[in-house]
Amino acid sequence: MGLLTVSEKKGLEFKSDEVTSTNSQTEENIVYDTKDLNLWYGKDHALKNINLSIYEKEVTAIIGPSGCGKSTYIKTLNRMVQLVPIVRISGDIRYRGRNILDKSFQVEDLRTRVGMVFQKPNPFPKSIYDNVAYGPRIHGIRNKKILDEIVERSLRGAAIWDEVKDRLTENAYGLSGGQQQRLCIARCLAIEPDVILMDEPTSALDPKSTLKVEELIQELKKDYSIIIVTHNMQQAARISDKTAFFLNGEVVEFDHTDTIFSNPSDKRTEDYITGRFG
Ligand SMILES: Nc1ncnc2c1ncn2[C@@H]1O[C@H](COP(=O)(O)OP(=O)(O)OP(=O)(O)O)[C@@H](O)[C@H]1O
Repeated sequence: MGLLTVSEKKGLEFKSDEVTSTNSQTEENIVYDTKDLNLWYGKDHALKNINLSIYEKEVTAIIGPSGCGKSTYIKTLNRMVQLVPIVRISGDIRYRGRNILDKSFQVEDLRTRVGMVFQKPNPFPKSIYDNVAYGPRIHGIRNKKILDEIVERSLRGAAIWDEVKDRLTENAYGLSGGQQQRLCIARCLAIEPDVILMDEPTSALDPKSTLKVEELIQELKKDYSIIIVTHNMQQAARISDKTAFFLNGEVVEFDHTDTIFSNPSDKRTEDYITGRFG
């Protein structure tokens, strides 16, 4: 048992062969399907009739002005938003065909399949090694050799291995902000997720670290589905395949990123991307 990898430990709920590796857009490779989603914080109607199909192994950017519901939407995808007591939700969010809003859906299943990276890097006050090994250990992996392999693979996957390989036992707080963010991405990769949610992952980083994380996202989409909230329209244009433009809690337009930025169909999208508001 001690020799199982994280994906084996996750059990039979989601078998990897359910996940196709092609990029063709069929129902089978929709990773998240949101149907008629509405969300209220008390009386504040924050998400209005959201319908979005997100495909695997793509980068999907969520853009829009402050307060339009971007973070709220991304936090519905791992049910984090339900930690807010006044939240009320209606509609469906299907992850790999199963409605995650259904009471019978175990949130733990979701958290092992969907990782999240936040605006501000949030490493644990532990060593670099222990940050990455944390998730696998929770899954019961104790074998040192396997943990070493996972830690190295995850840090390599997050393009930070060469910078930290000789200081794995040092506290993660000693890393720069950009390095901490890539460490947090490595911590996500260690649980072998299917999807990575990113809520403005570069907004606290300098331009050089931002570029590194953007390059990393391009690499990661070969293996993962990535949904990223960004304020930075150039960033959305550079790194995403699809873009959803949110305004006042609604999705105004959702299309291929090239189309959104070169030939949007809605005047409000055009006004936003040309800087007329927001
Ligand atoms: N915990 C909360 N309690 C009450 N209202 C909230 C809460 N979080 C968000 N809201 C409200 O929901 C709406 C959408 O907020 P959200 O943070 O999702 O927008 P956003 O597009 O991510 O904004 P920003 O770009 O500024 O981060 C706003 O009116 C906000 O005030």
